[in-house]
Amino acid sequence: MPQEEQDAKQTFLGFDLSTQKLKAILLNSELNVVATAEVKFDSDLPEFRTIGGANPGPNKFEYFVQPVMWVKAMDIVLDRLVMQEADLSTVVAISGSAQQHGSLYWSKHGIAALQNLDADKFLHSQIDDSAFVVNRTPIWMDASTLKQCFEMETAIGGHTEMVQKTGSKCYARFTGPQIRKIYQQRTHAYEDARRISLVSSFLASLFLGKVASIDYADGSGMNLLDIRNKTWSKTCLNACAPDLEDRLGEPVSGFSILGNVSDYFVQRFCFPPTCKVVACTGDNPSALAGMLVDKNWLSISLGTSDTLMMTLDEPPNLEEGHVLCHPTESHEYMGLLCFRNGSLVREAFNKSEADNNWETFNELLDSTPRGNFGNMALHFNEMEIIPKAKGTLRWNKDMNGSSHDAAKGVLKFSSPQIEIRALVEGQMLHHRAIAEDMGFHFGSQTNILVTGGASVNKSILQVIADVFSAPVYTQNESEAALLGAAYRAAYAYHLHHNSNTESIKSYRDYILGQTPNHLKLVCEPNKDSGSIYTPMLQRYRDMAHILESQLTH
Ligand SMILES: Nc1ncnc2c1ncn2[C@@H]1O[C@H](COP(=O)(O)OP(=O)(O)O)[C@@H](O)[C@H]1O
Ligand SMILES: O=C(CO)[C@@H](O)[C@H](O)COP(=O)(O)O
Repeated sequence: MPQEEQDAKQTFLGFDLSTQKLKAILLNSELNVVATAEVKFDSDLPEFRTIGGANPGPNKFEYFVQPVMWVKAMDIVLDRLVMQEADLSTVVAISGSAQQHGSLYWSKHGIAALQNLDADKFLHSQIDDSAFVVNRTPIWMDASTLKQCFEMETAIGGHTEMVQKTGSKCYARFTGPQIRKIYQQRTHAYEDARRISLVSSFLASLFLGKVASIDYADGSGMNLLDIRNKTWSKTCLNACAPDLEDRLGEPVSGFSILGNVSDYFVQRFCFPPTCKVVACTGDNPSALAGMLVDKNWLSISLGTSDTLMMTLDEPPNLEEGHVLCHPTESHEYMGLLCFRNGSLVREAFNKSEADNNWETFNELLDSTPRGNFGNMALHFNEMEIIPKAKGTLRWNKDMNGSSHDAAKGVLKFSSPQIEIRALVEGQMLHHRAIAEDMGFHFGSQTNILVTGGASVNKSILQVIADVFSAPVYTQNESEAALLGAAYRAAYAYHLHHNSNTESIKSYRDYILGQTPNHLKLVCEPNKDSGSIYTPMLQRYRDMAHILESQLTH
């Protein structure tokens, strides 16, 4: 077959192993969607009893997932692709995206099982509980490692040093403090762990048939990687746990081709033996890669967590928030703010105020004026990340920071529509205030691109446009992290197959060359939005300060 015909048949496979689901997308050589399939953990794998994809742990602030659930989800999602008659024999490159910070601890048996998979059996019958020495994998929702955060920062000279080295002070969900907790509380398990993966490198390992390397961008979420040198910081490793570097392996670029897909996938799913496995990365870096926007854009992902992302020329030393190695531009960085109380809180209000119907939710939201007659609310149902605060506070129009009843607030607003607008405006004011406090500037040039499950909701997007006073766009595919995985597979393949450097384009030029009209303007700010929401920012700050001060450890 002529080369051009062969190239035209090439496809690229991307995965997104996020908090609530595993999703797959198959793109053709023009980067158009050929097939998608997904597995929702709560409903498709009820035997693991997850809520929103996670299990609450036995101790305060603990959250985990049983890694076998993710393995089983991979069996199902691949079968669902095959059931759609997706031709996996055309796949020339695979990559993935995954929830950040979670850590998996491979046993000697698990590594051997990876290397000797039997194509007649399901993955989950071979990569089972015995493959991991820790069967309750801590995930990003876990906030139980404040002690380990303090110990690591102290050991390397304080949190300023940690920020300068790793792009972030120690956060409870970050992988370094989580590994330290396993080392301290389950020392034998740590000693038996031959390798440690992030969720993203675990995803790559399944296809590679051996433990895959961690990429620079997701590795930036560990408090272990020196983000300027793109190597593990020896002082941070030593502050975390002994003999850690061998367990992590060398970090790699996000476009690294880790090897060919293992024989298991050739035999069981007809992947070509030359199908390349490209380094996987965190869902937020992958989302940034999937959104293809430049420095004038603020990217927002409305998933289980709400995250704000932007491209940065230099790594600022952020007091709060995170700087990661950029997923596609080797000399740039990525700013990231993560808000824990995102979609699950909106879901809870959809159930309690709108009969679990998003159309009803939107009618109620749209029926109240911007500013909500002065009613505001913060709902930190779970421990929020920035600020570190938990609880609910509702203020009516007469309340402010100096009111005698400021800390108590009101118990409930008078109607579902007031409740829903107070929730959404409060969330977006929180996002804007923290972003501005972290030095993220929004000017007349700022555009906002929103992705994630809730990005299909135009009423919520309108609140974002008004609170940020900026036009809001979306993409045709609402899941940029998933797209970013397939795009990165395609570009890594382009790099690999174009040794002639003259023909190599930049990542954005290569992808945009094939997907030119990927942005859609959804809503613009109302003219009075600045005059309404800028004064509300101070009321938000006063409310957040009250919840923060009420926190009892
Ligand atoms: N129409 C909608 N309006 C608001 N939120 C929505 C809507 N549809 C789905 N969602 C939210 O999207 C969330 C899932 O987003 P997703 O990005 O898939 O999560 P994750 O990537 O964290 O697994 C769900 O928790 C759900 O509440
Ligand atoms: O902790 C973070 C980022 O630092 C979260 O964003 C996780 O990466 C989970 O992502 P979603 O499942 O919410 O997309």
